[in-house]
Amino acid sequence: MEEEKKSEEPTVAEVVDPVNIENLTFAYDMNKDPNIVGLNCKIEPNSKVILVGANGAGKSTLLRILTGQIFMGMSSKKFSINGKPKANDQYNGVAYLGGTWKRRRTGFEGMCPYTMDVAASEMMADWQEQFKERRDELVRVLGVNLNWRMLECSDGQRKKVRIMIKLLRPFQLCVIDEFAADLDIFSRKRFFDYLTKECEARGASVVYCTHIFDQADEWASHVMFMQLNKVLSPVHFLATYEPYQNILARTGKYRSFCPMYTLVLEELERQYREQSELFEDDNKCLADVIMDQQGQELGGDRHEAEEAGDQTGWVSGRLTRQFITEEQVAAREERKQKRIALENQQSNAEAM
Ligand SMILES: Nc1ncnc2c1ncn2[C@@H]1O[C@H](COP(=O)(O)OP(=O)(O)OP(=O)(O)O)[C@@H](O)[C@H]1O
Repeated sequence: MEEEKKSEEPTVAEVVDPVNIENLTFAYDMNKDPNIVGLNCKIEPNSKVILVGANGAGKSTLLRILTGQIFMGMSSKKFSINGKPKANDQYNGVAYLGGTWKRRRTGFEGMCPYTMDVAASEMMADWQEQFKERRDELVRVLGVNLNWRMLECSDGQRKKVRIMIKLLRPFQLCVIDEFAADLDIFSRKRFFDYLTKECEARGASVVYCTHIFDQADEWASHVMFMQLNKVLSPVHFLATYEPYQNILARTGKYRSFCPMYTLVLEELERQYREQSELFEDDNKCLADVIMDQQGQELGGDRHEAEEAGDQTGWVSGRLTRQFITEEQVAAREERKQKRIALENQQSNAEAM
């Protein structure tokens, strides 16, 4: 058993580039403009890559492609994830820490497996048994209590259990889409140190998409930008990336206390300025356009909700609205009956 477990873990010398993609174009809707254009992305073993970009630029879309959540509507000259032409979460060394699983509707309409009344130790129990050593390490790193009832967990505690389950199998490519935001900073630091150790041990790599940079300067080795024009930047090696090195070199009142934050902010300012002509027609600034769009959204799962139409009969918040509406109708009817009774009483009194 031990032998088998060990043979699953490649040695650093054996590992291929976790990501090697050339000229990939993707559109959610073939009749509309592509959401990703001519993407080239090569990530080498033992890379810790921060993926950044403006809202709606296409970061999550890219991460879903890397992990096989999206597999249609794309064309490419080369597509290799851990050496294979197809990707999937929990297959061939891919681990996806992202939101799609949560959003997907299940047999338990509106219920997610991570909110059921079971103990953390009972989630994917066979995997926990099979990778007991890794499980115990993740328990220590993240501060998980295996007796937690999932039903009673806080958001952060639930995230910790989900991370623990998803990393039970040794990964070669771990893709994190804004997943660590709920972790307190102590746990987050321990989690990122753990990822560093995992990368070094097996030549694994991590792609981490975030808008929060508290760990970034200490942890990351590379940065890549999904740009507003839907083109991915090169994967920049931070140790030699000039704009980043320039920020590190600033002193006095120009000194940056969080260089990655400054780098991303300045890059986004540049991109928004370059794209500003797109918004001149109706004289709206970009923020207005984004707010308008978000105001019409049903939240993160809006596209899935639209596609599902009304067939699931469940959309976040609908049940609550339905109850409220039903209560309001009942209250209105009660008031109407009272008024009619009062009017009848008055007209009877007048007639007497
Ligand atoms: N399932 C979908 N169907 C159609 N369009 C989608 C779908 N998911 C995302 N999009 C669109 O693709 C574009 C990129 O979205 P994506 O979620 O990848 O952006 P993002 O860079 O992760 O943004 P954020 O920082 O806000 O999370 C957006 O215009 C979005 O509306």
